[in-house]
Amino acid sequence: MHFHCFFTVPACLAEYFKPVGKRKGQRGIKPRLPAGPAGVPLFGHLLTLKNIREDPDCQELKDLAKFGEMTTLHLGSKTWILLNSKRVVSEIIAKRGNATNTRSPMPIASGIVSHHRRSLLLPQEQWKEPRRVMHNLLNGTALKQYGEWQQQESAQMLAEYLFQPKRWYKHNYRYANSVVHRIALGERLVKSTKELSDLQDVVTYFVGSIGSSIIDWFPELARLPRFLQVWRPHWDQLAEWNNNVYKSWWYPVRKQIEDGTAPPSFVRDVLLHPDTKYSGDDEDAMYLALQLIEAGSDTTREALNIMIMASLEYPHGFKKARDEIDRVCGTGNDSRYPTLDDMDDLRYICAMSKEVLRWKPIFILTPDHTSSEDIDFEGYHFPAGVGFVINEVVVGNECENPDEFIPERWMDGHETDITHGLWQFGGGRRICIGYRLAQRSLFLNIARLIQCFDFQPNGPYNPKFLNLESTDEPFPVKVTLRHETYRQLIIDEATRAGVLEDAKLARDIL
Ligand code: HEM
Repeated sequence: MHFHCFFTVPACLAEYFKPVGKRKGQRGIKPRLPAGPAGVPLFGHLLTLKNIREDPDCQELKDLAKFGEMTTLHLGSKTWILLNSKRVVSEIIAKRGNATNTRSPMPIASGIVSHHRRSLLLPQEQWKEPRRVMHNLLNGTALKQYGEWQQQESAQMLAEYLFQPKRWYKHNYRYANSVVHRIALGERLVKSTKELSDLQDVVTYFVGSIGSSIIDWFPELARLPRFLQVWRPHWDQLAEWNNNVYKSWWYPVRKQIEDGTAPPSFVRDVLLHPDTKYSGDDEDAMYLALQLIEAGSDTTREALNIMIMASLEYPHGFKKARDEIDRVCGTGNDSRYPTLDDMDDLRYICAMSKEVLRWKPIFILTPDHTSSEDIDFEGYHFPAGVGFVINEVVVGNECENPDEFIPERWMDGHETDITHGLWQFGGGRRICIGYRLAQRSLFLNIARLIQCFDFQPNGPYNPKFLNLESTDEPFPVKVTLRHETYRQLIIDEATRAGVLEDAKLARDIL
């Protein structure tokens, strides 16, 4: 009897947790998947992906691409298909986007930690409504309004660089956070250090929760009776703290809207506006608004840091960019700031923004684009439930001399379209909702920083270690004013934008 159990229990477990890619699809057809490495029983390739974030060369992800344009990984009871070339990304994520836009269940990161309310991780049915509402962030009229705010915040950032050049990385963070804070909630950033660092911690813990719990790889375990879910108290506690931080940001905004004293914002004019007919409740609205701030601040800050690293490493590209700006915006006493209206004329700067994201991708893998129906593609049969994931490092390296920072590679007539040929914002129906805002922030700040400042190393550093997650100085940089004439330009622009005094305050954020 015991001998019998010894074999049947593991066999039953293996059958119960069989990865979705090994099961028959909706039409009863057996799966036919691309090749992949050998995995271990039950856990599959979970260990293969365990340490990928620690390796700055992302060697594991590069090795996985040796299986071809697609690589199959079984991860617990999930199956991922890594997409290793632009061609298959375009075929699967963009062209078949109707069938590949749901997400796999994540009882911890999406369920407990996010109260099933962060749209980023929601399955298709629950995601449609928040996405509909967020769509406004991509439309032309809204972008025009937001563009004015971006230009004002950028004028403050440049003045902060002037007054406190040693704190360059903090200015990047203040800019990124303030812009998206204002767009979402309406006010320029007036939060205390504590409030900001709490929100930063929320992002860190949320991002850290993605994929870190074994339950998210075996989501069936979340069906166990609650008293057997021994992992719950830990995550519940984190979720409650997250929820309280959110409320401390949300309640004052909601009150202002109720009182009729709120300034224009996404929350006032779209999310809670009666015309929008948003069907979510107050808690849904809070997660939607705060998620925007989370998603928009760190990413933009990190991209600006990468651009500074590129300027240390590739002075030639920096010089070329400055020549372009000088040609369009003049030099010295006759110069003016580049504005968003200059995008068409400052194509090298646009190309630089794309190269920043390709050269050192912020996301090495995108969230899974899970199929809601069986998919037949080039002889393969993918059953519904399989997740397609962009192998960003490998896809971004599909070019000559991929380790080099070469903005020229994007000078192809599509410079002003940041998603053309670049998959850092994901793609298909789930594409980053803030990509146009991000593009504009990168354009403005890259152009103005290059116009006004020089960047040199201020000590030894390793270009492979960007320390993106650090809120201290990530690598040593000496920022100097290009020429005294630019001091006046920066002060004049900050004065005109009404932010000179704020810039002098240089409040300590984080
Ligand atoms: C360099 C900057 C940025 C990068 C690289 C980036 C990248 C991404 C990626 C890869 C995704 C997932 C897409 C997918 O699944 O295919 C995403 C989603 C998202 N991003 Fe961004 N992002 C950036 C800036 C921003 C900004 C500025 C905002 C907000 C203003 C924002 C808001 C969001 C939101 C709300 C989602 C979830 C969208 C949904 O649920 O449909 N992002 N982003």
